[in-house]
Amino acid sequence: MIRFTHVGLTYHRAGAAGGDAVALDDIDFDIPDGGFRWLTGPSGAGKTSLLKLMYLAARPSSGRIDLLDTDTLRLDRRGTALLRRRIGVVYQDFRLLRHLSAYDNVALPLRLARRKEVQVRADVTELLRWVGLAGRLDHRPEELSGGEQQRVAIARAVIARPSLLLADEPTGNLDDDQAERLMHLIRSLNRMGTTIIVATHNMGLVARHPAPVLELVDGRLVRHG
Ligand SMILES: Nc1ncnc2c1ncn2[C@@H]1O[C@H](COP(=O)(O)OP(=O)(O)OP(=O)(O)O)[C@@H](O)[C@H]1O
Repeated sequence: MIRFTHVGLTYHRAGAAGGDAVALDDIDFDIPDGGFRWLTGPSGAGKTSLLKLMYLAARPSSGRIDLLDTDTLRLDRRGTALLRRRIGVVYQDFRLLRHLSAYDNVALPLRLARRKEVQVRADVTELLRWVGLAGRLDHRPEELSGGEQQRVAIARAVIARPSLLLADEPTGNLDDDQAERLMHLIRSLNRMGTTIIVATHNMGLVARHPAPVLELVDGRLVRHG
């Protein structure tokens, strides 16, 4: 279960003109285990900020966040690191490791989980083939197109079968066909029990894959359902 209770997030901008920026205000919602939610809203509405709180990259300025049945405000560094391993993230800007190949980027979560190298090879090769990158295993990110990098980022986020998958505009660089393949992968993971939240501006995609919507406007949740 994911539960946000009266959550607020204010970015403090010391000395900046315009002062503090309230990114999220009094956010309240629950998502049951295995749920799927779209996260929508205009640019600047707070979608990335909400995802940041969920992958524990920021702490709320107020309120309480329970993730995977854990009160995140009580976590120490080790507890935070352990919880993070159960969360897969597709960042808007991919954040692939530049010096590693596509294969090694995707292998990373499995190696962190100390899986046997023979299993790593089988899983990574199969998933990269599935996302259409069988011929790109040895390429470093700078040798890949934007869409190819995005597919590597997605593969890295899902390879370890996370309990929670957070994706920020995961279809931004994909064509319609690739976007549908990605949704197929995401829905399969969801059927296997992963809770999933996908932030998107792509309302066509939302219409083709109906699911409850969390909609933010100016940092407030205006729709949940
Ligand atoms: N590090 C930061 N410091 C100060 N203000 C910030 C910071 N990050 C985001 N903001 C502000 O918080 C608000 C919400 O930003 P956020 O990135 O969460 O929006 P978004 O809905 O993800 O937008 P987009 O669809 O354009 O990615 C915006 O007004 C933004 O300017």
